[in-house]
Amino acid sequence: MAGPDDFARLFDVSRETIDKLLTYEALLRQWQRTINLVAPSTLDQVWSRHFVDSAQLFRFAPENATNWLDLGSGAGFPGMVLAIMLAERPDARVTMVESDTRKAAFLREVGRRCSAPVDIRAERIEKAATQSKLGGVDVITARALAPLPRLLELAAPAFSAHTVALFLKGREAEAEVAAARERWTFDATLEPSLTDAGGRIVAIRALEVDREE
Ligand SMILES: C[S@@+](CC[C@H](N)C(=O)[O-])C[C@H]1O[C@@H](n2cnc3c(N)ncnc32)[C@H](O)[C@@H]1O
Repeated sequence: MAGPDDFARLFDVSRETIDKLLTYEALLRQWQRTINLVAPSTLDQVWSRHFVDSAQLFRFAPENATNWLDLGSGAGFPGMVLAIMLAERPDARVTMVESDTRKAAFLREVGRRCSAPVDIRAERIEKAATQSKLGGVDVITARALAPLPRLLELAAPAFSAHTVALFLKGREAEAEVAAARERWTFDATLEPSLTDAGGRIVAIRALEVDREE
């Protein structure tokens, strides 16, 4: 089971980053008593199931990516972990869209206590997208939000020619990619997950809509 030392070794992060993640873990445990932030069964594996799982996306993002967008952030996975890792980079920012106002309040508190470069939007992704507030980001991330065809629908307004979307997916990743190709054209790569034997990280680039539904 991974812990802070394994995390530091795997991702080569500073002591300060580990301290922030420890603060995040403590807040998660504290708020979980009143809000259902994560599945209770995952609470004794926060570092592997949530922190390492989120942080592994970092390897697939362009080095100079500054403008990040995390959709359906929940308790902050993967967006908040990535923001804490990005905190030492000048100009980096993670916009997190989460419609549940109590979860959004939790994210604001973690952002404040961990000095994470985050903008928390407590609204529906569809609304943020129609108001064109999400355009032109470098990296889009999401975990456990929707099957890939729906995920692409939600992410499409934020895509530009250089955007890469990094989605944490389970065993059905290949089938989801095939289903998404019925409507969308894109480049996709599938990488093995560090934390889930059957899981895949799906990276999507050059997204174009093929057919309206
Ligand atoms: C299953 S949870 C996953 C949370 C987190 N990404 C994780 O993996 O731990 C999905 C989250 O997306 C949020 N959500 C679902 N649909 C949304 C929408 N259309 N706009 C904004 N948030 C949404 C829900 O409130 C919920 O917190």
